[in-house]
Amino acid sequence: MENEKGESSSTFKMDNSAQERSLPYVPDCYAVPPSYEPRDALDSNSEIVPTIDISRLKSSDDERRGVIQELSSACQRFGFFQGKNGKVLRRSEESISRDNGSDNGGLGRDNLSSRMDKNGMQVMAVNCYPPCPDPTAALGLPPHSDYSCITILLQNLTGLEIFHPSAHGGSGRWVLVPEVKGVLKVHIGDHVEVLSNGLYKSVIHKVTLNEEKTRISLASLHSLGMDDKMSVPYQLVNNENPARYRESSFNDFLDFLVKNDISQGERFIDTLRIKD
Ligand SMILES: O=C(O)CCC(=O)C(=O)O
Ligand SMILES: [Fe+2]
Repeated sequence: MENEKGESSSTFKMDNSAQERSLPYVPDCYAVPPSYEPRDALDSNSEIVPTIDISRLKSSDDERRGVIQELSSACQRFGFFQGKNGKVLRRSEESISRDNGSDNGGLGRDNLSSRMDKNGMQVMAVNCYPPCPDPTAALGLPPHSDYSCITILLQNLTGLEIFHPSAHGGSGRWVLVPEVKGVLKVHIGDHVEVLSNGLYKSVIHKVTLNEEKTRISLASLHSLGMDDKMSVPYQLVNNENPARYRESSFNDFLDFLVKNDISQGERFIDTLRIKD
């Protein structure tokens, strides 16, 4: 995306970015399409964004079952939750896969934790969002879902918004994720949506900007190996429930990135859906 002045939102010459030049306005190339509606009325009520005390996974069986239920409900409704007590986040990853395979004797464990243990990948993204003279005109990141299995995120300031698809009678709305100290944000990615044959939703999220402060986020994306294909497990498929997604790997996602512009709203998961 380059405009007539040679300004581009995707390539930066050293010392030449809008921030480095301290521009008092937002160059056209950063302006968001109207469909992204950066001026949404936001609901920052923290009740709506589930915060789950994951340390309860180490408690009694009953307590554990309760937490797994809460995790499952959050993954189905939002594809997102905030986890209190990050030390045991690994257990929530296992719970997501165990719950997903609870009817078939360990399907989830085979399909996620052990495959990730063998040749899974972790990609760390450090995102820096400088202050923006007009936060209503631009976005830090356009709406997207993460291709990975799960993303674990820390932020220093609010700015992350998730799309809550069933709000407003099904038309959906954006929800600002409140900053709660010591809490990690967990996104369900495209590959867990595939693994659950659509039961868990990969969360669409975007990042808004701040007029005064620099926002920094650390995102840890966890996925299968480069060529390891994620497919709908055969145990979840029968005549009534056909597979809803084609198989794909991280490399397939990279191919998709080269050929598509995700800033225009293209989603990898949409290319995997099998139409009825
Ligand atoms: O900065 C954030 O809060 C989100 C970052 C993000 O969505 C990503 O790195 O994929
Ligand atoms: Fe993301």
